[in-house]
Amino acid sequence: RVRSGTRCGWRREAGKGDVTVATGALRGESLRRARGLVRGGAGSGGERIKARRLLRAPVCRLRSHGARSLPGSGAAAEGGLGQLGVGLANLLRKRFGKDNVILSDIRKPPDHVFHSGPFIYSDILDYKNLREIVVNNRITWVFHYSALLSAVGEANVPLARAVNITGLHNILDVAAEHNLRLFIPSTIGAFGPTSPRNPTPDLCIQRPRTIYGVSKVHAELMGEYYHHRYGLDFRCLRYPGIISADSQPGGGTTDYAVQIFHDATKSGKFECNLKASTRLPMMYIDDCLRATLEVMEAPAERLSMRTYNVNAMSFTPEELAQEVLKHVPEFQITYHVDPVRQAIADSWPMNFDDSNARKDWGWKHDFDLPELVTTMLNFHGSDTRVAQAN
Ligand SMILES: NC(=O)c1ccc[n+]([C@@H]2O[C@H](COP(=O)([O-])OP(=O)(O)OC[C@H]3O[C@@H](n4cnc5c(N)ncnc54)[C@H](O)[C@@H]3O)[C@@H](O)[C@H]2O)c1
Ligand SMILES: C[C@@H](O)[C@H](N)C(=O)O
Repeated sequence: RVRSGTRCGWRREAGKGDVTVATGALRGESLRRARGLVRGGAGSGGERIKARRLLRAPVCRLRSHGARSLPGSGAAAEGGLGQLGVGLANLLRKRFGKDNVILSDIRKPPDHVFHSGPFIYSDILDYKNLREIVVNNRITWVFHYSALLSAVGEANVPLARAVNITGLHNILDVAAEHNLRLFIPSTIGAFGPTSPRNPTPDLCIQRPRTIYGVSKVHAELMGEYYHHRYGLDFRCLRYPGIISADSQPGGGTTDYAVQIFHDATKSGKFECNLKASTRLPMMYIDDCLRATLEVMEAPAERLSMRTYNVNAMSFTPEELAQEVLKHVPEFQITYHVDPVRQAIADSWPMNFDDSNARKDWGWKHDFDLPELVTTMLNFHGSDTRVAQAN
């Protein structure tokens, strides 16, 4: 008997011998048998699936040589053109093979991203399209990156609610229906002024005061609920502010810690929109992406929780500026505080307790403040020198 999934809730009801069309969710022999049954058993339906495949561009080829294979088929990073997604896709492609990882977003990709591996348009608010992508490409892992961040979220609450909450519901349902392993990033922003702030443990009061934070607490709780209720393989890390050299932040409270490096190398001056003493947890992007892959690859029995804090360092704008000064002696920082961002930062953790991640699946960061500053200035320094030479 062939049964196709409807929105979540069907999986527990399927009796023995039922076969679903979610072939990407099955493995090994069961996968081969199921595909045979779906195609044979469904008759012309199977032919329609084949025909649809032929009509679509082949966005996902399986198994490239020299790379490890994902169980089943491929991974998808959606919301992938932001600060973190392109770097994540690069890391996953190195590990699993270029064509086994699909990047998607609603924006047009720049040339170098478009030519670096499969890219498709996908709106997180279009549930049917998400399902089609998962089914047609036999997706087994999804990294759900689309979101409006803290500052832009406060500027457009209805859109943040739609993308961060309705979008989340869509991806949770598709993932549960098709038995996917689902990564959703949370954030230091999932805590609020009544949480312990120095340090902030994994389990404590979470009463954030931004739509971003509220949507992330909702994501943590819904993911954990789907894990208990439907067996969804949900994995979540609460990231600190992420600092990257070759990608721009998308409108968050921690963006100053990326912009300072551009400005220090271009003009030797930087105007900071947070107070000099505002302490926040931060992490270099390489550590963030490695943590993401490590928690996704961790055996389930090592995970005593499904949502973990991860941390690397914690600093204030003043401390960061002192470190920059060691490399750029003429550097000057001034302060012009943005009250919206300052209020958000004042409600967030100052230090993050990530001892559970370190104990359970061996999390360890590589970059502390001095290495971060050297790496960022080297990148921007060489960038500026190339621009000047040109
Ligand atoms: N960057 C950080 O410092 C940081 C820290 C903590 C958590 N996170 C989380 O990591 C994830 C990625 O963050 P980022 O910094 O890359 O974000 P970003 O704002 O840079 O990128 C988000 C992407 O989502 C896309 N998007 C928006 N609406 C969409 C829709 N309807 N459908 C599909 N895509 C849509 C945007 O086009 C954009 O490319 C987010 O969930 C964020 O909350 C980021
Ligand atoms: C911290 C994080 O979630 C994001 N960079 C923000 O500031 O909104």
